[in-house]
Amino acid sequence: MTPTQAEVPQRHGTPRDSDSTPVISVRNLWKVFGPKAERVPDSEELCGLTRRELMDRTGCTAAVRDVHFDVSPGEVFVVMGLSGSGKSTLVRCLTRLIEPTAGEIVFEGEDIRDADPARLRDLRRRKFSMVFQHFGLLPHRQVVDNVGFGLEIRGMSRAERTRRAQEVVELVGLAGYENSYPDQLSGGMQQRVGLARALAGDPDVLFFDEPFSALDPLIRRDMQNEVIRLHHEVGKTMVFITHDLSEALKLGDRILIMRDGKMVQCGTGDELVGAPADDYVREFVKDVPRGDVLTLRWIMRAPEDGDALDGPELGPDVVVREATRVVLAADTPVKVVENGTLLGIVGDEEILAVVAGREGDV
Ligand SMILES: Nc1ncnc2c1ncn2[C@@H]1O[C@H](COP(=O)(O)OP(=O)(O)OP(=O)(O)O)[C@@H](O)[C@H]1O
Repeated sequence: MTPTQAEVPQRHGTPRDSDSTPVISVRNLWKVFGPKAERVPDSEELCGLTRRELMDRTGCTAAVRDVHFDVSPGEVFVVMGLSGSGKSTLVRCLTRLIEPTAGEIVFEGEDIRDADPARLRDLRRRKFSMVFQHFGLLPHRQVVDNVGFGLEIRGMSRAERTRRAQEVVELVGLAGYENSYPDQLSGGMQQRVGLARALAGDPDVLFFDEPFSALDPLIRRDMQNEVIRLHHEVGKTMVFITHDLSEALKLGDRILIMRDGKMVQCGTGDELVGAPADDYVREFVKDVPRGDVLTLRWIMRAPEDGDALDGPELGPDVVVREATRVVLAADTPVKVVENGTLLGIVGDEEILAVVAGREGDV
């Protein structure tokens, strides 16, 4: 039996709707550290200097340079780059943990650069949550009280916050550990507490700053899966910093790649792998197993005279690896169809070219 479209998993699902109003909208964002930093974004000459030249001329470091992007509701937006590329500074600017030098950050329609200290406190308590690499747990508090800490600051009653803390403790798989102290837990479990604490206040956006870098690889993989599961369950908008491409590809609906404070490319994993913007991105993605990331959209071809068009149908966003069995089992090429329109076809040759890493030759 030939599988239908519904039987083949699509590229990992996202509640993101590209037509919806962004949750976060960033325009011309700059963060310059150093003396008289604000003159840098305004000066065409200074903007044109390399990082080294700018430092030599002005004593300033432009950690974030003219960055712009939108994050859609329910999207997992990953910021990726090598050490020093400006990821942490960028994400800290979004909540004004670091004051931006110039630009616009609109959160749910409000330019948060205009927020006064009281409004900022309110936003940080109710709308944003952060998960850091160093869990920042309070050592003398049990899990349930660590998780409920933010709710306590908000003035929630003990009974109510304990109930809510219990709920999220279960959500992150820590039931039974409510009364443990942080030092009784492994690193992975402590980070689960960090996750539960971030979720407890039901924020609109969760910010993750390299949360799993300190964990060993197996625990790290578990925690990545945990984030995917939680995202499916709670559907929160997430902004996630990492320097690890495989983590970015696994978690991100879209990935922003930064270099020296500038954005180099922003796109889905298959866009980065299928059409890297420059050699920097190409170098990042060169070892990615292409069949795991590229979708049929990237490898389909136009039908030619003589091609049979009675094969099975798949959507353009089906990942090559997931389509392989269907394509190789079919006697005629698979039709790539979207909303009833035939976009192209994919046969054994296109699939095998990806597997062999030479799809450009087809
Ligand atoms: N408070 C500061 N004062 C001066 N320069 C800073 C400050 N904070 C960051 N920088 C500089 O800004 C640049 C970007 O730093 P940032 O920490 O944002 O990068 P990153 O990509 O997050 O790196 P990492 O992965 O190592 O954390 C670096 O050159 C860093 O030295």
